[in-house]
Amino acid sequence: MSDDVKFKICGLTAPEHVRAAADAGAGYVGFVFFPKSPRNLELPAAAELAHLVPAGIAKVALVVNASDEELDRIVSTVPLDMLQLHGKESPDRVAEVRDRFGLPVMKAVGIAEAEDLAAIDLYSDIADQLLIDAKPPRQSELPGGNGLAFDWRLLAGRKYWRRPWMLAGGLTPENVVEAVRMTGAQQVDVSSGVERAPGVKDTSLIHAFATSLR
Ligand SMILES: O=C(O)c1ccccc1NCC(=O)[C@H](O)[C@H](O)COP(=O)(O)O
Repeated sequence: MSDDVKFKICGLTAPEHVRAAADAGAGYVGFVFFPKSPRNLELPAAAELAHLVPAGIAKVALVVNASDEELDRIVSTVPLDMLQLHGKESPDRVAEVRDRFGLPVMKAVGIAEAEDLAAIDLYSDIADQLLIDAKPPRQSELPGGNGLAFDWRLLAGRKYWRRPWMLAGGLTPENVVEAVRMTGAQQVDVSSGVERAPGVKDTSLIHAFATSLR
């Protein structure tokens, strides 16, 4: 496996797992601001975790259909490098957030079948990055972080979007190599696959994920 594949550990909630992500060579770490999530962080805890992240690793705040007021509170409290919009934000809203908050924006797009790929094009000239994730199951309260993969064959031969993109959804230390091989992803994102329980990361799984990518 090429050592060029960058990875993001999303949904960190504890200092030891922030350190583990950094030690393992993560290019990004993600903090979730979504009260229904088992990974949700209050602002003071998020700020403490963010201060532990070494320079050179991008700190990403994940939000879902957040208002300007919510975003104001987050960006004024937590040192950040990127916003991840993981809800139903329109292309216009993505552009607005990007302009207003002065941070690069990664827009998540959920994929279940071939026709969902068209949504990626809507954001390709607007978002700084794209996160291509599994579409959540209808009954899930979480728009992401469900530990479900989509059919990676849908991305075969389709890796030339105009923005850098990251593959997400149900990745694990066991399947990430195959996922990268099938999709050509140069960046991957994982949350559930490096947890021992919902919202509780596991240091050895974080290292195993990184080792698989080497
Ligand atoms: O993680 C959450 O709880 C969450 C809540 C609301 C929106 C998105 C959320 N997570 C997104 C991610 O962690 C990842 O970007 C991606 O969906 C992969 O998650 P997983 O399948 O668990 O690896």
